[in-house]
Amino acid sequence: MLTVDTINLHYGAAQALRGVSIGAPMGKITCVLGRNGVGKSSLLRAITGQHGVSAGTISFNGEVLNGLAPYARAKHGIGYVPQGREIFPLLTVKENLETGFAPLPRKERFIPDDIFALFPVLNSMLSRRGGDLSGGQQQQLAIGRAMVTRPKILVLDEPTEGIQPSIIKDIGRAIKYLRDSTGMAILLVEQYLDFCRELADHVYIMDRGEIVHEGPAETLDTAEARRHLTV
Ligand SMILES: Nc1ncnc2c1ncn2[C@@H]1O[C@H](COP(=O)(O)OP(=O)(O)OP(=O)(O)O)[C@@H](O)[C@H]1O
Repeated sequence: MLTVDTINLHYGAAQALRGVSIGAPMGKITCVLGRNGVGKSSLLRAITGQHGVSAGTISFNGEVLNGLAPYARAKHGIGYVPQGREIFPLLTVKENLETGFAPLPRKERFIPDDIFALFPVLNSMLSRRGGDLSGGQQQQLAIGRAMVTRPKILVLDEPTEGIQPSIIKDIGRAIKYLRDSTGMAILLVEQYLDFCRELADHVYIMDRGEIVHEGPAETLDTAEARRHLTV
């Protein structure tokens, strides 16, 4: 289980996270909902080690991650699908997937078949350049690249952003398959309420750098969630 305990995060003098605590258990999908600019990406940057925290603790299966570099966290099993996908545009689809080999021992440096079972389009485009793919295909590639690292937790930053509805459905199915088949923990941050409600086991709502509400997805107060999601 990933445990984030009372973290603060600053950009210079500006405080982006205030006493944020969340848990993301193995075998469950945990969603943090919030509108633009409330600190969702900052929370994921803190978890993946891209930005340090000024207070609080982040631990995974009992091991404290604070102070570890992003590559060390990848070795601990944290897989990251960043906002905007961050595909290498001039590398092919295959080469993009192979960048996920970095934290793996030599004998595990292959692309697992279930990536292509989940996203057949990647298999048919292996020699295409990443930059030539559509937004939805790039999102699938970013999830595939994270899966290559054999994560124990997959952390996704707004996987539905700018993606057409049919591919959003495919991505939702893939996320559920990963939870059910591998028992990994999945943490996603989103603004898209319906996607989150359909997918998540547990939901947190974030507003202005703080967690303002949490509960099981089936008891999520939709009106309350919408109030925090509208500007
Ligand atoms: N590198 C940075 N330097 C200074 N301020 C930043 C930086 N990155 C984010 N912020 C500020 O921190 C706050 C939280 O931003 P963050 O990107 O975490 O929000 P978000 O909920 O992910 O929003 P979005 O969906 O727009 O990415 C915002 O006020 C933002 O302007």
